[in-house]
Amino acid sequence: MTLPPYPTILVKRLAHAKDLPLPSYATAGAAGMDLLAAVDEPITLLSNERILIPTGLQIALPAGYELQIRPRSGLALKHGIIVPNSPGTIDEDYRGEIKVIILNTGKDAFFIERGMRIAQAVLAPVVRGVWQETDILDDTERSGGGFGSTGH
Ligand SMILES: O=c1ccn([C@H]2C[C@H](O)[C@@H](COP(=O)(O)OP(=O)(O)OP(=O)(O)O)O2)c(=O)[nH]1
Ligand SMILES: [Mg+2]
Repeated sequence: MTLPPYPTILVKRLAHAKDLPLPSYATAGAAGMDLLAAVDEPITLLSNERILIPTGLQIALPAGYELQIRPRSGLALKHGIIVPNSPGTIDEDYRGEIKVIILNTGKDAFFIERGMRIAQAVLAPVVRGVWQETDILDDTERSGGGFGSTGH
């Protein structure tokens, strides 16, 4: 089977992640690569606490792409672990360490261990726009209606 020409992401593993594998797709058709926690010691995340988890990775994305940081549904369902800024945006021009904000919305404390798959990253094309200013916009069926204007 020939693989499609996947876009290449340059990646640099920082010292605290040298022994960790790179994020990978769990199945052949997975949309997201699982991101690993590059924490030195286990962390206890109390209920309602949020924390910034290092991944130990710096990247350079291909032109015209972003990397979206999203929660893992299993952690959300079983433990209430969410990514509050989801989808987190890794800009094409960001060269710092990728970090993941996680929030424990569950009742119980959550334990984060080194190498744990804490979130997932989805590579996505970016469409940028330019403004064209005007005083007149066309009318539409929706017009100014929103926020539930079409009913339940
Ligand atoms: O979950 C995230 C979200 C962002 N970033 C990094 C990469 C991104 O390119 C940069 C800025 O993110 P964003 O634009 O969402 O944050 P901001 O609050 O607007 O900060 P800035 O003023 O630096 O743009 O921070 C992460 O490492 N993880
Ligand atoms: Mg920003």
